[in-house]
Amino acid sequence: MSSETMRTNEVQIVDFAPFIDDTSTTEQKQMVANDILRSFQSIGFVYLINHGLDAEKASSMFDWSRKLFDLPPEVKALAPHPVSGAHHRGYSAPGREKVKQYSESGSESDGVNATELASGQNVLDVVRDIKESFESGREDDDEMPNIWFPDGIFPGFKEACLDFYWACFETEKLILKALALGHNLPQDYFLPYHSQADNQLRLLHYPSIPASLLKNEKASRIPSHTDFCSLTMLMQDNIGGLEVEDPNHAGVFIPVPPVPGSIVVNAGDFLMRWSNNTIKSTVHRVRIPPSLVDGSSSNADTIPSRYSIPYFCGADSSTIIDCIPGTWSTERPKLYSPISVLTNSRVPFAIQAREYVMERLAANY
Ligand SMILES: O=C(O)CCC(=O)C(=O)O
Ligand SMILES: [Fe+2]
Repeated sequence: MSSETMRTNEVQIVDFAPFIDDTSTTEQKQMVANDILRSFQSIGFVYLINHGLDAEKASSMFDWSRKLFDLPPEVKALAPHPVSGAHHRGYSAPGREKVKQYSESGSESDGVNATELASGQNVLDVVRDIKESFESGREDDDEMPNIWFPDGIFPGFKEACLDFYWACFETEKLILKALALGHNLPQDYFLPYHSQADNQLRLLHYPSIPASLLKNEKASRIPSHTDFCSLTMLMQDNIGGLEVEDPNHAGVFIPVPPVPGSIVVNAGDFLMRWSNNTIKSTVHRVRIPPSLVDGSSSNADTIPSRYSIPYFCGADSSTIIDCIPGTWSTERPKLYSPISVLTNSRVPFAIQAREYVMERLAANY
């Protein structure tokens, strides 16, 4: 562990400044890159501070998110997420989306209404993850067009999302450079694989709900899952509740509490496969914030609402990836054959890809 790093529980905090500061030396960058890669290899998650993503832009995006989710349900419904789970754009009402892990299956519900949510009534019959979301991408994505509000409704929101989207892309590229250096590859190695910015900006709101729903573990804010993509950059408010599974102890979860000014970066299934399983795509979830489980606030009967903003970074759909140089050898043969982003074989992604391909096929008829 270098002098710039420290630990909160198990997820390391890495000072990313050398990648932002033009005057930093290659050695300084290399140390940071090594720390990030080591974290990805050990737990799949890392906090970055001094990451260069403009704090005001991030704070303004949280403001937009709060304003968005405060809109009346009938207004939010004017930018509806398509019924297809493969088209990740637009607004999903609380309970509209179910997160599934591995082969877990289930049909999508029509969501829960505000009265049910406030009372806790009927919610458990309907859904396990109680959150609402708004997803957007780049404007010129023909495969997955954005779904915005009609003109005149919630003005400025679209521009704010797109501005933040491209700001995040700049940070993504720096993280990809660090990932390359960590592998002792030229720092631009991963950039051509991520040239399209096939990414997803997701605004998440976990509404305030009765504590009993979360405490008895019948409901979750977001159940255990891995991310599908290369990398996820996550910004969270100060409520807490994000947890990652200890890769060495199945079923043991480690809190990833808010660290002011940080972003949490985690590796997804695609990067795990690309790295010949040397990098972990770790199971994570959002539960009741630890401070509300024990301690003075344990009697709280309502869990405060929580906002987070994950930015999912995907590889270009046109690229074929083979195991990263250095992650395989005669002693550690390749576990996977070359693959494209659309046919990644880890189960959750395969489900996605199949839906995606089916949808495209259907669109052709
Ligand atoms: O809200 C969070 O902190 C985590 C969200 C998450 O894991 C996801 O959207 O995939
Ligand atoms: Fe996630």
